Amino acid sequence: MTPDRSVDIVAEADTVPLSEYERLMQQLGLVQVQSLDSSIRVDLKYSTTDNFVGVDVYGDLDDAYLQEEPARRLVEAQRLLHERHPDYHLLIYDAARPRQVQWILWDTLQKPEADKPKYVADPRKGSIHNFGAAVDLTIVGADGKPLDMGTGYDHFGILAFPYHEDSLLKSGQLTETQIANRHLLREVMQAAGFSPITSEWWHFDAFSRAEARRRYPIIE
Ligand SMILES: C[C@@H](N)C(=O)N[C@H](C)C(=O)O
Ligand SMILES: [Zn+2]
Repeated sequence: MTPDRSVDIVAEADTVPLSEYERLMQQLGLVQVQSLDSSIRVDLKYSTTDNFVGVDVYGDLDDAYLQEEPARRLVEAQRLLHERHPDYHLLIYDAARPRQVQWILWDTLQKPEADKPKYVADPRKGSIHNFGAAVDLTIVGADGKPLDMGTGYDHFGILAFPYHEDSLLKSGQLTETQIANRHLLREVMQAAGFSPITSEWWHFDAFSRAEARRRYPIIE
């Protein structure tokens, strides 16, 4: 009798161990975003060495987790994006983030102490990422590449500030296309219930920090 290989494949898939962070997130009730919408792409930059720390700080965590309400809002943002551009996809760079990773980001960031919270939330207060209610993301176009947003992810400087886009356009430091791409991202995210921040084009909050803390446990 020919052995049924599909049974082996299922058994192997079932035995892939969850990472410690993943187990923690599932215990706290967070959901894997791609289980709600597999058209949303994920490339967790902190699970690679291609990040400002230069180290993979997530280990085996490769999936994006969020609390359920923020995850559902993200699915809505992807739906709105798809309505306007059927070939475009949201691409998540980071989602729920344990506070111990927040400390690594905070300690690595080379900025004066007073400026640090513009770029990395103070781990003593907790980032909204630490409650599973913030997401860092961009858009990939029909060619499968991220749209040009004028800077890369975690560019910690004025060029990444949504707040300064008008003057950056006037001075020629950002192009009309780059601004239009950022507007598209903000429009679909805001229409789905997220709020942008003034210093990072890629970061969006589903709730204020106070509301996130009221609703959810911090992921240590
Ligand atoms: C570090 C960066 N990707 C980010 O998410 N910054 C915000 C402000 C945060 O840490 O909450
Ligand atoms: Zn962020």
